[in-house]
Amino acid sequence: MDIGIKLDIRGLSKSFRLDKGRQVTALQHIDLSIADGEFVCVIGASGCGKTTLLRIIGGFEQADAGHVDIDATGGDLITSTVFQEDSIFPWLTAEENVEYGLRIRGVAPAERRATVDYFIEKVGLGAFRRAYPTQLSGGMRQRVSVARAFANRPEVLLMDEPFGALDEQTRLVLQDEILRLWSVHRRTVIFVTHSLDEAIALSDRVVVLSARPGRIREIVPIDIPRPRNVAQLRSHPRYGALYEKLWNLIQGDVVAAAGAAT
Ligand SMILES: Nc1ncnc2c1ncn2[C@@H]1O[C@H](COP(=O)(O)OP(=O)(O)OP(=O)(O)O)[C@@H](O)[C@H]1O
Repeated sequence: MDIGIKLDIRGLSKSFRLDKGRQVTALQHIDLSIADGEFVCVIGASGCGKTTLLRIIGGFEQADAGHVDIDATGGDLITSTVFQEDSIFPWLTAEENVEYGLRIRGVAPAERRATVDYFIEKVGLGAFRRAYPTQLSGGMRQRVSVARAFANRPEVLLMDEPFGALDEQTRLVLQDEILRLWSVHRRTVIFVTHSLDEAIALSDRVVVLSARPGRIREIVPIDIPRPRNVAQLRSHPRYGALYEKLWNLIQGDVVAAAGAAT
């Protein structure tokens, strides 16, 4: 793997067998290199293979062909994943959820405590640290997930529409929070989203997948300087052109996917 590359995907393909001998090709020949500390969003029409790509990188699913190499030199875990909804344990408090991965890896109690305290505060949950997930709002639960993922210090942080189920205001706040956390605790992030706004706000580059079979249609660099303020981003002179470019790349597929679903 080249120096500075954290994740290298070569020739990745994946099909799923359906009933009656039919099969669906979810991903076809994906080549993608992601730099250490880079923030990459993946967009594409519904069903184009975004989640499948993340699941293969995370080791939840096996590819039919190709390989994923992760340069495992800087983190404590290979990958850590934040899902769209409720991936935290309901029987553990907010702080116990954040602590869980550290405990499993045998991190010493004092270091564990310091790390949990730090990340719980960073996501604004100091007053709710002993609350159970049912006592937290959806936004708070996702904050716990995000804190847990960063506390695990993964080589690659995988996020599958982590804010997709939240209202727009909460989403804006969490986008700002994740940018702040990432600027201090630089991890390599792959973030799946349906929101073009979100992709532009967060990414260094946006990977645009085509509809089934999912292939890389284009990789669009987001040339808006950091630090970024999510709420002010829409008035940036580059914003309109980037939004239009991304929309033009997926529009046909989105319309077709919506038609197929009705
Ligand atoms: N376990 C499975 N068995 C059969 N087919 C599957 C399975 N997982 C995914 N697929 C199919 O693979 C294709 C890609 O699915 P995937 O969930 O990766 O898409 P996606 O881009 O994440 O979709 P969405 O944006 O709607 O979440 C779809 O056609 C889906 O039906």
